[in-house]
Amino acid sequence: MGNLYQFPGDFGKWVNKLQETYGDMFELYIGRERNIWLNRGDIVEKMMINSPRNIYLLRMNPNDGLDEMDLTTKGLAFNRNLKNWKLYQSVLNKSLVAPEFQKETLNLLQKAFKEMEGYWEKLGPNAIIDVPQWNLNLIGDVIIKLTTGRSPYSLTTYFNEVYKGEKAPYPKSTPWEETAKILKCLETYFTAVQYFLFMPSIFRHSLFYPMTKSLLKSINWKQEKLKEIIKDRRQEIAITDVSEPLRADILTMFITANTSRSIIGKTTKDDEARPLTDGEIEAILWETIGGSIDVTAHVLGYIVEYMSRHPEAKAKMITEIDSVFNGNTERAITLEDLEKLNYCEAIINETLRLIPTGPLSFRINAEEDVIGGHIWKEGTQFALNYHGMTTNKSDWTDAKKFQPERFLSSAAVKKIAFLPFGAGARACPGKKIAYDILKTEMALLYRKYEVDSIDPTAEIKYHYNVVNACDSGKVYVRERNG
Ligand code: HEM
Repeated sequence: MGNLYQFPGDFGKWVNKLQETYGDMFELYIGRERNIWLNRGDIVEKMMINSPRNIYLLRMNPNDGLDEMDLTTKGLAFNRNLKNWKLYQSVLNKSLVAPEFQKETLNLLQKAFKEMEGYWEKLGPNAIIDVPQWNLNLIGDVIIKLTTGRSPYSLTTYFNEVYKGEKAPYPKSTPWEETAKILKCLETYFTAVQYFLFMPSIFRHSLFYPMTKSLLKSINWKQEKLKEIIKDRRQEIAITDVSEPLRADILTMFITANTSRSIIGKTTKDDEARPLTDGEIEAILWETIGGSIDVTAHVLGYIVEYMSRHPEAKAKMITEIDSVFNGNTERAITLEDLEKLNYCEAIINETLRLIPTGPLSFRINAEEDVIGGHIWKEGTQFALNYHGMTTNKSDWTDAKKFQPERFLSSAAVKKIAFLPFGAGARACPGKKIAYDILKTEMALLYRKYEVDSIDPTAEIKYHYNVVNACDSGKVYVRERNG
């Protein structure tokens, strides 16, 4: 078990405390694994290049727990087969930046937001709206629809949980319970990744065997369900006439990638571009689901809190939004509108700087190398504390203060010190779509509503659970002209 028993509750906050004591580079054992923690941007610069010369493409050393979860030969995050990883990464990257996909995302997002507004209306103007929880369900609905073509009706379920009056109906003709269960597997999956990564095999197969068995059961169930969905969609595509355009969702793009029906063209050089098998699609589909929902949804919780604490920034944001929509609170938001929301983007950046929702990542070196002035042998495990970097006093003036203006001048931001999405070869493929989602949500919310924190003087609370999850974000939402 190594030193696992010594860990205090919140891993993210703990490493930030260690940074205050031990500086920008320190050594820490996690279980039996030695990790070199890096907490300043310039130290990690050579890991962030987008080049075949990058010797830091892998995140982890061989790990029997990840093998047991079947993650080291599949998907993106922990795959050790770099040739396959490159193919999957190119399919995902191309899918997420396809204009058809971005439009489809905006369309689904706005539909889901409308549904949520209907529920808020029923709750009434004095209801406390828990923004992170509503947004987890909203983005959950959108991402699951984009990745499976089905809806888990999470917003409906959440409304029915919080509303004491007449319950909202579910569609009779569409089975949704299994889709909802797939989304629920995400929580178990996050627990499973940490458990299998750090818990030694001997304990996983003795003392904790019931837990091991139950986690694997949930993972296997969701794998089989996703494979059924992929198979069904393959059949639908096969019987759709070639002259008919296909739905631009992630599932369809993955299935048709590198085939004659591809929506995204060839993803890599001819000899490497090949269609993906159902098993391969299942793995990257699941990572797209797991990598997108929580990390994006919680950001809005922080934004509503920061806006309630910084009236000047809030006024500037509303002026910008009003200048784009001219008081029209209903018209559809387009990708062109989003390009005009520069101050909103600065707010998102400053929020992600102060509380990055993806605060940590890992890398190993494929050969001996020098990092932070020390020589490290091949296979050294490095832990990247992005949160430590985005708040490091040596790179940020008034590092703890909320000042979106710093992002309006490129001179005020040292690029390598701002890595909430990582950078280079292993950067987050969802960065563009994450900004699109968040800007759209800010516009939908603030062009129509007055949004006020229930306690704008309290400390903004969060806890680490792979993402920095927002425990604040409870607000009153009232129509601006109401
Ligand atoms: C505000 C929202 C988001 C934040 C802060 C964020 C942050 C991150 C970070 C820090 C990483 C690890 C980078 C590294 O190791 O250096 C990552 C990886 C990843 N992200 Fe995001 N992300 C966000 C949204 C999304 C979205 C919307 C998607 C998909 C639609 C997505 C999909 C992924 C995937 C698949 C990976 C793994 C890539 C790989 O292993 O090569 N993320 N993200």
